[in-house]
Amino acid sequence: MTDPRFGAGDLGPGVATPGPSSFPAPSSYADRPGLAQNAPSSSAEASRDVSAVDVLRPPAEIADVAARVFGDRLALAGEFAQLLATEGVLRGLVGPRETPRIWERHLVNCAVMAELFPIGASVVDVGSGAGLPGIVLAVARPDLGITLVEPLARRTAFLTEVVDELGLDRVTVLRGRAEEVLGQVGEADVVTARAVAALDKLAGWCLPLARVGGRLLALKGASAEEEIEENRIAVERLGGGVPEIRLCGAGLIDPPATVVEIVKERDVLVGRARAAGSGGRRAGGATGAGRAAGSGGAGRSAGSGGGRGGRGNRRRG
Ligand SMILES: C[S@@+](CC[C@H](N)C(=O)[O-])C[C@H]1O[C@@H](n2cnc3c(N)ncnc32)[C@H](O)[C@@H]1O
Repeated sequence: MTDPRFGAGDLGPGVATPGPSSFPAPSSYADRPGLAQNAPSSSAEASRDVSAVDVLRPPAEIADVAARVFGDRLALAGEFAQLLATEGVLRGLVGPRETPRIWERHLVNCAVMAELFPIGASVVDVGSGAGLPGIVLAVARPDLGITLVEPLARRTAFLTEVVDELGLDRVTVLRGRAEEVLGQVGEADVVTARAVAALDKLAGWCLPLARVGGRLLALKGASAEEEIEENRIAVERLGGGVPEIRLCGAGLIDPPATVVEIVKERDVLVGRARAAGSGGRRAGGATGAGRAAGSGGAGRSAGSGGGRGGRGNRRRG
């Protein structure tokens, strides 16, 4: 289920400074057909001058932690924060009220998960929304090959632009539902999800995307323990082991991020996963990232980050 911490919107309402050059100016965005209905409902929100927002740097109270989790990729994380707070807000993927807490609630909260990933792991992020946790992980851990799986076109369009803008060459954006893309993402070492669905549903969607011995890492809230108890039997039937809680970022953030880890113990074909290979399509525009191999969102209910290399000076992800 959606984590109530993540608020309304794909991420919640926001703020912003001028976006990277590849993103349209706010005025041109507002004129685009098909997007207005997805913009924030309040006209005051919609017309807010996001160009006044600056979240390129983390707030002082979390600056040390952000520097620890992103290391030399901190500036890239700032560029992702800025994209969320500008284009993400304008496109209705992030609620404007999320802007002041983008770093703490979204970027850092997702980045601390990085400690759970083996070097070079293949990752599928299910229900990426505006890039949480997938883009954040790609920024914090450029060694990971990440596929972002997201069914909604306006979200995959945003993700594709972010991946291109930040030069995240090991990230692929795939439009489709998790249960429809089985034949297209290979067998991942790790499948991630944040604020996408309850544990039983997640296990049914995500475990088929992992190799046997691979893991589902679901970023959950305070009710994780309860959710595990309610869904333990369903998870076992779906081929998962006993769900375990991993607390990430202990000593850095309080409270630490709660991640439910489920090891895939055996293959069990469920529902539409039987129709392997149906449905999914590479997100349009095949950016450098879109073409890259890999396995690996912030809507009003959740959110996450990167940095920009710029077209002529792109950083590699
Ligand atoms: C509440 S949003 C969370 C987005 C992002 N993970 C975050 O934390 O900000 C849930 C996302 O899951 C996507 N979603 C819903 N059902 C899905 C499915 N079966 N497969 C893949 N994604 C799905 C939605 O389109 C939406 O972008």
